[in-house]
Amino acid sequence: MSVRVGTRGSALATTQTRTVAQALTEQAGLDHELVIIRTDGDVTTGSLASLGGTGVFASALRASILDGVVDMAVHSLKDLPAAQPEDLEIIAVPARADLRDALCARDGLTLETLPEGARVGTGSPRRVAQLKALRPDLELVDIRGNVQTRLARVPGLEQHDDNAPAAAGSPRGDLDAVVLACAGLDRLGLGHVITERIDPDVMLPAPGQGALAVEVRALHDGIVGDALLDPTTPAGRLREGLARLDDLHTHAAVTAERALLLRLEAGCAAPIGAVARVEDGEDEAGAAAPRIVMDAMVAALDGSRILRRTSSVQLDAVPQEVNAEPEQSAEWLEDTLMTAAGALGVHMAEGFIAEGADLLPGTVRGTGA
Ligand SMILES: NCc1[nH]cc(CCC(=O)O)c1CC(=O)O
Repeated sequence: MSVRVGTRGSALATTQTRTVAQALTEQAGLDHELVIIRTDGDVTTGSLASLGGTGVFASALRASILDGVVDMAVHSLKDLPAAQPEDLEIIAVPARADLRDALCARDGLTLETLPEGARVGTGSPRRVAQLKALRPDLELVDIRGNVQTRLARVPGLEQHDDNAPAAAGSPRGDLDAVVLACAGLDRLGLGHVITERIDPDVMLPAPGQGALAVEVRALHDGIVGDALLDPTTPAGRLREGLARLDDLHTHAAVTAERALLLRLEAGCAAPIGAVARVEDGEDEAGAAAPRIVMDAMVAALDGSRILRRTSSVQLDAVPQEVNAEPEQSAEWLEDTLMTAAGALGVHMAEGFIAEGADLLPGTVRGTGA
């Protein structure tokens, strides 16, 4: 059997998808082929903010899974809406790449050395709000297009790649810098254009940034003998193979980040940042047990107010009766981590709401832009 893997057609999407598909072939011995799906996000030329940001990139890919055109899809996790559709399941979140935002400036400039009034391109309300708070003097310019098109706006950073040319008609060399995600640039082999990997204490990345989501059709709840669970069916073998690509700590971290977004009723274009991580901790009895820590921020669109919170949740150590069975123990840890991650996201969102986050202009409740 050959697994049909759906992907958007951009250079970034096909690179990401190829990496996951190759890992599936190497680690689970399943052959694969890529199927390119055109999405509204690729066709529309309006600004990201004007699209409302709720899953424009993901919906066509998702429809192709449900229509049986492909068996699985690979998404940039930060482009997925926080609410998970019932008929689809994120079965694996591979280990995260560099989650930081990237300043790509002319002449090696950084956020500190960009001259007064410099022109900086970004289409993201989250980046705009944080840049305005940090450097009110900058002139922020709304930009769109693929990575090559954005880099071509900065003198000296145009790339000559025939597979992913900059869009014709888009301005060139008219900006001092653009802000992108480190992960995307690194995956494309363009890490050298980054002049500053921005510390998350200075600019908090988007929920899910730097992580990929591997999505398949969901199990039908409660139906005994579901063919998707049967490891002798192709779909069952695929699920088993994909589960091996999951990185539990990344999966738990992005679960916390998405839960925050969902509880704030915000889309992926809202001025909200969140980064969670799993650390080694100790439970109340002093036994080793993981802890989930999350930094989050909610901004007014104009950067006039930025709310920031940090919270953590400490897990209990694996109970003795579970610990005896390695397989049970792993399952217990996974369930406990995911549940705690979701609860942490909701808890932090409620803290923001109590602090008045939903009163910030244009921040939450689906305004997106
Ligand atoms: N919104 C577009 C998008 N979706 C994922 C990435 C980069 C890769 C990632 O964060 O995983 C990007 C580009 C960017 O923000 O610069």
